[in-house]
Amino acid sequence: MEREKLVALIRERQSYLCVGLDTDLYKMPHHLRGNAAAIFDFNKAIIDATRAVCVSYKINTAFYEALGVKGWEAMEKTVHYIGNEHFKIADAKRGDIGNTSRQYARAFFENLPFDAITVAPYMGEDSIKPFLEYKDKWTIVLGLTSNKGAQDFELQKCGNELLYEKVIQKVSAWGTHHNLMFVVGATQADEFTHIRELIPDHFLLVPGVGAQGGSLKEVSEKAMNADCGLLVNASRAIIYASDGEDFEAAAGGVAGEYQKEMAVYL
Ligand SMILES: O=C(O)c1cc(=O)[nH]c(=O)n1[C@@H]1O[C@H](COP(=O)(O)O)[C@@H](O)[C@H]1O
Repeated sequence: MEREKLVALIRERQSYLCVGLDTDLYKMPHHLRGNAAAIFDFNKAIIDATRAVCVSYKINTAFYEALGVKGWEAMEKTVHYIGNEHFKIADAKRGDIGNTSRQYARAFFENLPFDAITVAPYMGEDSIKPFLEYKDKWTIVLGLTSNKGAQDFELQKCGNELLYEKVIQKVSAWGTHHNLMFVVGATQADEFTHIRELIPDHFLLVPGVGAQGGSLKEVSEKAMNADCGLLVNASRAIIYASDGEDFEAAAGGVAGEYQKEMAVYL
């Protein structure tokens, strides 16, 4: 998907919500729980309930890979079901020597119709380049993550700067704001203003609102740019809003609340 189309979808739906399909066999509603065959049905219901109020879906591949072939099949069906009017992210956190990254890129961009993939930057330029070679596809590089472990490397000093700052500056020279995004956790609100100084134009994928406690208001006020420049993800807070038979309506309700708040900031 081109940047122009993504921005147009955000304007049209007044939303920069990304619904995270972290579908866990043991957290699904009681009547579906433990049934791998029900994963697609669950996702389909969530997508139907949230389509109108979000612009993106993020499929965290771990939840599907954990189930072997059945999980992978459910992921395939899900990404096709989403269609072309939403920005489809494979949250796979890949990255390897160039020759291997090329295969990951084929898996998610050719074999499957994802618009974007999350990638870890640790192995450097040749590990990221193969993803950037695809037209209208996006590479979403981990910048400053939402978890406690961000302290271990990302927030450590590296010369005169923090490691995550070095990563963002260096990686941003390998692509453009038309094919590169960065992950910045909503729990890292103190750093948002500074990150916008480093990369004013890039889109940021921001997980960490909802279950991890990050503030949509703070993220939006500090990090929105002229094109919005944000995709804010919530997974558990939306898809497990209810564990009863009303899960679909409950998910739609929570996603709708996020959208209403986003419309105010846009
Ligand atoms: O790359 C990610 O999406 C990601 C990066 C990060 O720093 N923190 C983070 O939580 N995530 C992912 O974002 C989602 C957050 O899920 P919830 O906490 O349930 O909303 C999960 O799929 C995480 O794997």
